[in-house]
Amino acid sequence: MEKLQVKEKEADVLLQKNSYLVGEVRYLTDAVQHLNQRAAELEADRQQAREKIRSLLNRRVPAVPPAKTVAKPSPDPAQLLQLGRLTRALNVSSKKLRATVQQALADMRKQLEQLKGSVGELARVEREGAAEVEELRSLYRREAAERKSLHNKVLELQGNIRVFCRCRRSDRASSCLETAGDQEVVLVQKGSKKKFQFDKVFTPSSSQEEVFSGMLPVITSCVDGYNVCVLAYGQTGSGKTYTMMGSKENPGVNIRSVRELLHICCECACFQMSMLEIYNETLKDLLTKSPNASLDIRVQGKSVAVPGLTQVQVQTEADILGVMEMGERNRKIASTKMNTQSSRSHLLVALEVEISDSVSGLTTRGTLTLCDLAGSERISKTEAEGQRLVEAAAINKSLTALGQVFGALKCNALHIPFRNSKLTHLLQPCLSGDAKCCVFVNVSPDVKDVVETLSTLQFGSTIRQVSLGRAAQNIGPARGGKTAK
Ligand SMILES: Nc1ncnc2c1ncn2[C@@H]1O[C@H](COP(=O)(O)OP(=O)(O)OP(=O)(O)O)[C@@H](O)[C@H]1O
Repeated sequence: MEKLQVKEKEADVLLQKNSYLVGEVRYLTDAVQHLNQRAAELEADRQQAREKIRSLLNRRVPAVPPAKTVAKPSPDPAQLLQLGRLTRALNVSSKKLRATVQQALADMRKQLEQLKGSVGELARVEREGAAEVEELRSLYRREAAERKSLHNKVLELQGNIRVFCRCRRSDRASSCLETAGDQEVVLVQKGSKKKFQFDKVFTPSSSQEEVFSGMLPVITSCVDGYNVCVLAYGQTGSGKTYTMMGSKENPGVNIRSVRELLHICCECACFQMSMLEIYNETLKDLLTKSPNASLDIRVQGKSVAVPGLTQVQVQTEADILGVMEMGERNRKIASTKMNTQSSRSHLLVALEVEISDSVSGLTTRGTLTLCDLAGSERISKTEAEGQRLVEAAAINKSLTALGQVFGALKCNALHIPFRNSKLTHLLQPCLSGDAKCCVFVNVSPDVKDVVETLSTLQFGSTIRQVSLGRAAQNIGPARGGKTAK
């Protein structure tokens, strides 16, 4: 890239030189024209002077026939002498002028020849520079493709679904969880211990930064044109929203992912954002001015779409944060007995990233889907009733459907029941081999939550045994640009 930039700078300098020389040629051509004109004027002056001299000399010849006896006054000899001197001086200066003009013309011809040579040399250097730039471009294309392919291979080896366990912080002294290494968590229930393995286990003391670093390579995949999905699953109050959204001072996965994407993409990317919630099995657009209008899912080939869903073009972190804040405000939050800021709906934030690489001429399109699931909860424990009970039933139904999908994926079943709920239907493209997925299972260490913690850990273990197919990269020609290989 550096070499390419240096060559492009050199090409700019040569172009500037070229245009300067073209100006010079134009200036000299004008000067030659001017001198020619001046020479013609002088020639005309000379002719005029000659005419004058001739007429003066003629005056010396008697105009009247000699028959007349009247004596004519003879011309003044001093005047004649002066006239002769003037004629000679005029002849000398005319010769000098002609010689000067001829010399100037010869000099200019020489300069023109030199300029023509320089222009030819410049054109040759430019041709060579362009060939070198093209060679560097193809080298860059090959290297970028190799990097993407290696990065993807590493992720495939790690598994296209990665499951992280995050244990929430707690003030209570007793805990039902023990950690053994950074990939194992042990659940202690009535004296017996059960071990669960994950790609990474984050303890209560793990920072937001550490949690995000685990999924950083997957975010890079989004820039490479893959569909990436991040899910947070767990009982209500276990820290899903904290993990995904975090606080202003200590942001979570959502904000950090967006920051990372903006950092990697610089100015060459175009971002489209949408936000929806699934509340009581209905889809709600969170970025529309009429948030109560419900939406439908439509199947389009291998992907699913939500016609009418608001897509906002965003370019900076401030834009994205503004859109997220607007969506969060519209989200249904109601207080339950277990968590005073409980999310009663599943939240899906989708960020479509389109990157046009000016060097390779290719465009990649990836989607990052960030999903904060509503909390799994036991209705008897939360003492939900009325509207809260309806919500809890809908949440549990869709989470059960999610579990069934993972169960079927784990067994490589022929039929995967994606359409059993709106949530799984929407997540189908993220879970059917077209994407890379990160799942956070959030657990509470409190002894009173041991049943839910066990169920969440079992859910996470099931997901960990799922291996998605080979992820498909969405790469294509730039709009109006070159064709991808
Ligand atoms: N790792 C953590 N460190 C500090 N505080 C945390 C952590 N995890 C969760 N919390 C706090 O615990 C409370 C509940 O967390 P959060 O709202 O994220 O739970 P949730 O799983 O999203 O719940 P629900 O499903 O009901 O929305 C919040 O006040 C949050 O700030």
